[in-house]
Amino acid sequence: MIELRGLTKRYGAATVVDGLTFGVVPGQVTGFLGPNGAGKSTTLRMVLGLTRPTGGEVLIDGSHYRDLTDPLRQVGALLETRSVHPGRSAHDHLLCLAQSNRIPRGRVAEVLGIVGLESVAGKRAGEFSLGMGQRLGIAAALLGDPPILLFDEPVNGLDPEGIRWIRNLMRQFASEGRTVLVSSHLMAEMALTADHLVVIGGGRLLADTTMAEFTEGNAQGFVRIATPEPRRLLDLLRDSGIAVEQAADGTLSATGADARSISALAADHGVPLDELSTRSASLEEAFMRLTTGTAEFLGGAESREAGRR
Ligand SMILES: Nc1ncnc2c1ncn2[C@@H]1O[C@H](COP(=O)(O)OP(=O)(O)OP(=O)(O)O)[C@@H](O)[C@H]1O
Repeated sequence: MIELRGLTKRYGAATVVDGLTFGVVPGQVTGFLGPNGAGKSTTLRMVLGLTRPTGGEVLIDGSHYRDLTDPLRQVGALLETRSVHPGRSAHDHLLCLAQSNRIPRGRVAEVLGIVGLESVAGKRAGEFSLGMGQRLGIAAALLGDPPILLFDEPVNGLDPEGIRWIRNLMRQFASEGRTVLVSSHLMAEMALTADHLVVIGGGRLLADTTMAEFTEGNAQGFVRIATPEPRRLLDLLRDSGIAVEQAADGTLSATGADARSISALAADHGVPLDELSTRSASLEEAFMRLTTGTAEFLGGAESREAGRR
C-alpha cells in the first residue's frame, strides 16, 4: 500500500506537484495518468525517496522510503532514466545489483527468465534495443521480489508486441496481489491496463476513481450531424433544449437526444441532412476534457490554442 499525503514539490516559484493525496492498494493496477509535465515522474521519484518533497509525505506500508530496512525487497521500480553500464552484460548488471542488496545470485536467472532475456543474458546492455532495455529494467525491479512495483511510462517507444507484453505482466503482478502503480500519458493504454485511475494535471489531483466508473461516466454518446444549413439546425436543436456544438469542419455534435428525434426535428422544419450518425466519445477525449489547460506540451494547433487560454 502506498499513501500520498499532501505531497508537494516546488522548484523555485513553480509548484510541480501540488498537495497530492491518494492511496494505491494491492491486487490491482493503478494507472497514474497525466499529460506531459503534469508531475508524474516527480511524484514517483518522491515515492522512491530520490527527490525530496517540499511538503507532505509518502508512506510505503506505513514507513517512509528512507526507513525501509530492505528497500529492493519492498519496492521495485522502473524509472524513465535508468543507469545501466553499457559495457556490462545483462546478467552482470543484475548480479551486481543482487550482490549489493544481499539477494541470492540464483534470483538473477529467475528474473532473466521472467522477462524473457535468458538468450541474451551475456550480451552488453549498451547493444540492447529499447524493448530489451525495458525488459532489463523490469528484471532489475523484480530482483527483490517486491510486493510493490512502480513503472514510469513503461510502454514509451515500444512496438505493439512489447506493449502487449508489458500490459500482461502488469496484470499478472496485480493478480499475484502486488501493488502496481504505472504512469502514462496515454488514456487508451490505461483503459486496457488499469483497474483504478488517478489523473493529475499541473501537479494537482483531477480524478481518483475506478476505471469502470471513469468509463461509464465519460464514454458518453453523441450524434454527429452534417447539414448544408448548420446555423439553422443549431438554433432549432438549442431551442428544443438539446446541447449541441459546431466543429471547425461545420458538423454538429449533439448530446442528450437520439438520432431519430434529431431527424424528426430536421424533417419538421425542412432542414436537409447529409449525415446523421451516433458516435461514442472516446476515453481519450474525456481525458483531454479533464486535463485541458493543464498540459504543458501540446502538439501544433492544440498548443497554440492552450497558449491563448
Ligand atoms: N529538477 C527539476 N528542476 C526544475 N524543474 C523540474 C525538475 N524536475 C522536473 N521539473 C519540472 O516539473 C514539471 C513536472 O515534470 P515531471 O517530469 O514530473 O512531469 P511528468 O508528468 O512526468 O511529465 P512527462 O510525461 O513529460 O515525463 C515539469 O514542468 C518539469 O519541467
